[in-house]
Amino acid sequence: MLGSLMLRRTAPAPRLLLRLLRAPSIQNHGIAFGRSMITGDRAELQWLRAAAGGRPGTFLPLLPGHVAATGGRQGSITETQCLDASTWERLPSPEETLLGQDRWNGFPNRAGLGMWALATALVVHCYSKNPTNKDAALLEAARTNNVQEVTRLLSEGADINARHKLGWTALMVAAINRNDRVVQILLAAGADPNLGDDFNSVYKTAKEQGIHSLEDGGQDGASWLLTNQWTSALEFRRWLGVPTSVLVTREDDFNNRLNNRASFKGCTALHYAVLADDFCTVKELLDGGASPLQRNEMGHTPLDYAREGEVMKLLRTSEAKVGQCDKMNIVPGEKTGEDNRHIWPGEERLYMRGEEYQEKQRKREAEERRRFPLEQRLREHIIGQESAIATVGAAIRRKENGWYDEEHPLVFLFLGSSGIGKTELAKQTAKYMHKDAKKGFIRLDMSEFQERHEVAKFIGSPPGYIGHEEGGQLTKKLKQCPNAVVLFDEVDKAHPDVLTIMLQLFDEGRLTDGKGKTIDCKDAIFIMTSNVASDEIAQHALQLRQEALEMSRNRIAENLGDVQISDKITISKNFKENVIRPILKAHFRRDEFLGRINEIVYFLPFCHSELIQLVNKELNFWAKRAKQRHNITLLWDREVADVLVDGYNVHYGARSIKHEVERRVVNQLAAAYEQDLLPGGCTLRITVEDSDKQLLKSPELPQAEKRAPKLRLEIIDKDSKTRKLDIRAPLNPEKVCYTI
Ligand SMILES: Nc1ncnc2c1ncn2[C@@H]1O[C@H](COP(=O)(O)OP(=O)(O)OP(=O)(O)O)[C@@H](O)[C@H]1O
Repeated sequence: MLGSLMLRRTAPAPRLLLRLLRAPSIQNHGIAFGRSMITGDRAELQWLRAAAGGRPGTFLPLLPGHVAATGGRQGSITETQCLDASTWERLPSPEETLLGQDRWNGFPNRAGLGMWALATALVVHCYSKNPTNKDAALLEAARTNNVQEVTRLLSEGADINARHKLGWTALMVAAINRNDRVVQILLAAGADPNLGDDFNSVYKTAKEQGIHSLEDGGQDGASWLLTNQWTSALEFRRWLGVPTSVLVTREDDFNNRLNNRASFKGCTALHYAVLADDFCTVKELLDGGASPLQRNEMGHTPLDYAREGEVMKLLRTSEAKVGQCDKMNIVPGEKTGEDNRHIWPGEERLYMRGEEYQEKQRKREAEERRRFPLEQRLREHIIGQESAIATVGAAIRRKENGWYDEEHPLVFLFLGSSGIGKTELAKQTAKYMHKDAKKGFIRLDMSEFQERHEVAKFIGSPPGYIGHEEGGQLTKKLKQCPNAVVLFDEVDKAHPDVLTIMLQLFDEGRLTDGKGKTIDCKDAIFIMTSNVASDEIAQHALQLRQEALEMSRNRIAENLGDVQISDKITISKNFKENVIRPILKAHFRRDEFLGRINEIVYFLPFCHSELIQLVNKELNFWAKRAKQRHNITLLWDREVADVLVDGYNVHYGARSIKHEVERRVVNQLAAAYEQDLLPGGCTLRITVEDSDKQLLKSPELPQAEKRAPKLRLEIIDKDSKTRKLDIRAPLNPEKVCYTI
């Protein structure tokens, strides 16, 4: 069984070197090459790391007559790349490697030092991985056994159960790479040990995701480097490890000793720890609540993959205990009697009474919620909308702590204009509630259910009708996760018959599908969004803001002491009852439908300070892109944000800011790039045209008379001097826009 998932230990010699060159430490940190990598001598590895000091391209004498080059960050040479000593003997010495001498058949013996250096540089360049967010960084730190980084990222709120785009979690990657300390930290911080991998086989995953499996796209720029050591450009690119295929990504980001053809779907961290034959990690996982009975999609438990030895013994005992618990109808963890003698240190959990274990689990979760309250997490992603965040946060807290009506699901109606954060808030709530965010968030566009016959699409057709076998869009997904967060987008567009079904769902907390099967979903959270009454809400909010502003100004004029101008406003109960409710009633035509909504949540147009934050968020996004894609550092003056907020359109919300930044900044960047005005590694500054700065200082000018100040790009030279970029028309979009 094991053999079907793992590769043989001794790969053919050329392949071994390719593996070595594509080993994760190389991909992330440049080249680390020496006998210590081969023998796995930890002391030597540490010496190599320390001596390299994280400086790219440093050449170090490792052992007499050997050379190591290392680069990038420190601390990532893992045991997974360790090869046995006999293989080392067959490898060329690093000198031979560097000089391209013909000692080892399969190495680029005709390629000389220049070639090697070029390839090395390319590897380093291609693979200086720069995770784009905290979750990606966590996966990477878990893989490279970077304990400090894992701890830091968790404290900064990285999602502990976030998945790699191909399906695995940080716990799985730590387990397969035998990083037991990282496994311990992740479990203590609340990682779910029983999540299954979404990664299938290389080929099936490639098909599912619509990307290459093995092939990297054939002949291209690499072909000029071909010698007859590489039979094709593809081989050369794979040698370089260019991450374009599922195979390469799986090997680089997860582990390179697994069989590409086997399916891993449903494998848990425990399956992987067993595949790695790592007793410590297996034990950590069992202690941390991993189920030894959980099967992957092929129906195998971790024990099915165990080699003879300690790991197998441990799994057998755990399986037996859990099995015994099952027979006695008690939850795993219940102490079964006299066999305390056999407790491993730290394994008390297995012997705890069921309720006691659940109580501990509850306390752990409550502690986690106290440390990172929902509101705090939401604010990391959503700008403004304080009152909406507070309303949703309070309702979820009631539910989580048992202060709610258990017979009915929670139902929200989110009201407000477009692009203002309604969908984003629903998504983030689902992410908070569910470790598996994919299944835990169901989104249905209700404009697809405008006709009576479309009810069938919603819950499935009855027997004898077309589509009966397919089931309904809602019921199919709810069956998979009955306590999901369900978003009904633009609910006002749904046909009244669909609303009737929704009412039944909210009222009874269950739904019967076309096949007559009932799904109990009292624990689900339903969120409806609508733009109905959005103009009234926006007008009212703008008016309240204006009043608040005038009041503050008057108080300043009257010298009434320490007056703070606040953007915070609250929609009055009076407005909700007398303006909004009648509009909703006229639209939905049923009191009972509105009566089943627990909270109507109001999303307000952005105020000036929120718009500045939105602009900065957008510019930060592009600055990150510029750095990643083109190694360009992007800076901007404070006034730039003031100029860009003018692009805000209350009807399009945050989307209008996104478009304004694209139109006025990104277009210029792209044009300058196309005209070869941006040297690699340069620092660019966005600034307001000097002659237009005056316009910013005259806010009293009526909008119609106001001309939008121009934005321009400058390069900051090494001696801190700035040089204005002259982007030629018609490609300078600023010129195009404002001369017409
Ligand atoms: N308050 C906000 N803070 C940060 N980003 C936001 C905010 N509101 C909207 N955005 C961004 O704008 C885009 C659209 O937002 P979202 O989908 O939440 O809009 P919506 O209110 O649901 O509008 P619609 O009714 O048109 O779907 C998203 O990329 C989102 O991240």
